[in-house]
Amino acid sequence: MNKPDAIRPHAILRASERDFIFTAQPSRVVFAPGSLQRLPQEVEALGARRALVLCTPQQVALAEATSALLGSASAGVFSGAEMHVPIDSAWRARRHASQVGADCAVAIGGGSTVGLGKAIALESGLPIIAVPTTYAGSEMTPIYGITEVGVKKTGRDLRVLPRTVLYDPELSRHLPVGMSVVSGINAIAHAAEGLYAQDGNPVMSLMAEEGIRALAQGLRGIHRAPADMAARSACLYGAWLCGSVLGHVGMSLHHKLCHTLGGSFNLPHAETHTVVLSHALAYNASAAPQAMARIAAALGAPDAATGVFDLARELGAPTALRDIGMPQDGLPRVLELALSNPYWNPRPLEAEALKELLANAWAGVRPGH
Ligand SMILES: NC(=O)C1=CN([C@@H]2O[C@H](COP(=O)(O)OP(=O)(O)OC[C@H]3O[C@@H](n4cnc5c(N)ncnc54)[C@H](OP(=O)(O)O)[C@@H]3O)[C@@H](O)[C@H]2O)C=CC1
Ligand SMILES: O=C(O)/C=C\C(=O)CC(=O)O
Repeated sequence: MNKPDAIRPHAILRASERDFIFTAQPSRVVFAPGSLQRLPQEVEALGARRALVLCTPQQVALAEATSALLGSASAGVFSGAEMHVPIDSAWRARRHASQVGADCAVAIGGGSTVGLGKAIALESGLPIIAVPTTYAGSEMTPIYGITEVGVKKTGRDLRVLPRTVLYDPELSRHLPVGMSVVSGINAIAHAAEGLYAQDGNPVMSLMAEEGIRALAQGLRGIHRAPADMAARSACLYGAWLCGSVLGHVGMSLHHKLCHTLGGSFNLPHAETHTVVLSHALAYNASAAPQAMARIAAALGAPDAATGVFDLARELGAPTALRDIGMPQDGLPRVLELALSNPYWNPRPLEAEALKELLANAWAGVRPGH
């Protein structure tokens, strides 16, 4: 008689997943089309009385509408969010929040705006409500990034973790397809590195695989039909899962390279992730075969590294650093920075191999070719 398949954790779990400590982070998620309308109740639930609405200069209309929704609980709009959170933008925002007596901030926009909210919270402890309009996933992490004198520094601090996240797929309806694709691949990168993280665990791995699957399918749907709200919901769901993974477990070489490229060469964040990810996965493939198998399965591809490269190409995203503003003569500096203060990585960092990785990413070579 056939026995049902036994559960064999030692066969399916990699070493770090058989022996782990997991501390779940507190965050409240409201996920629904139209969930922005719940903002006044969510501000009240935090015990806040005056919420400052944060945005980029281009999203003022949405921020003003959000402020109007809050009525007397609004402390107005601060529209100085910028990519990579330059330190002076953080200073200005902190000063403004204090001047208007805000006891809460609502960050409505992409990862840049959420990042500004985090920079305020880092100093003041102000509770943040995040309303993401891209798929970057920052809203689920206690990670902040601030750029000062050409170097992006990141850190973890629970004070910056948004207390409440309103996921409203309607808000990303008009996010351009190109931006949707690259921010979705940014989120896929969180999950991919989570699958080989030193401090990974089985629950995060499940979320990572599901997140990659949801994003790969959702992004293909948006590419076919930008207003497909089921596809947009799938991407936001994937962003939630992948962001949660990044929030709970460590990042490795891929994120380090992207932070270096973004902070020191001001490259666009999500596009940089999109170009670098396939090369970072190729570099780590031999050291993390189980993770690669799970990434490939979630992408519906035979191989993780080429699967990511092909997904980007299929969806019309950039695949070469030279096409997104990276000067070739800056590559040695990237290598130097990446080696000087590295994140843990499953494969030891080898200067020659990393040089080749960067050269391939710069030229847009398909991994393995
Ligand atoms: N700490 C963390 O855990 C994480 C942090 N990040 C950080 O987030 C930033 C990247 O986030 P990302 O979201 O990609 O970048 P942005 O927030 O810069 O947004 C990217 C682009 O999308 C546009 N956009 C955003 N929302 C909409 C919308 N609803 N409709 C139309 N256009 C829209 C923005 O326009 P506009 O400029 O007009 O607003 C911008 O041009 C980086 O600084 C990165 O470091 C990313 C992931 C995780
Ligand atoms: O730069 C930050 O805010 C910190 C982390 C990230 O950006 C994660 C990422 O590289 O997407």
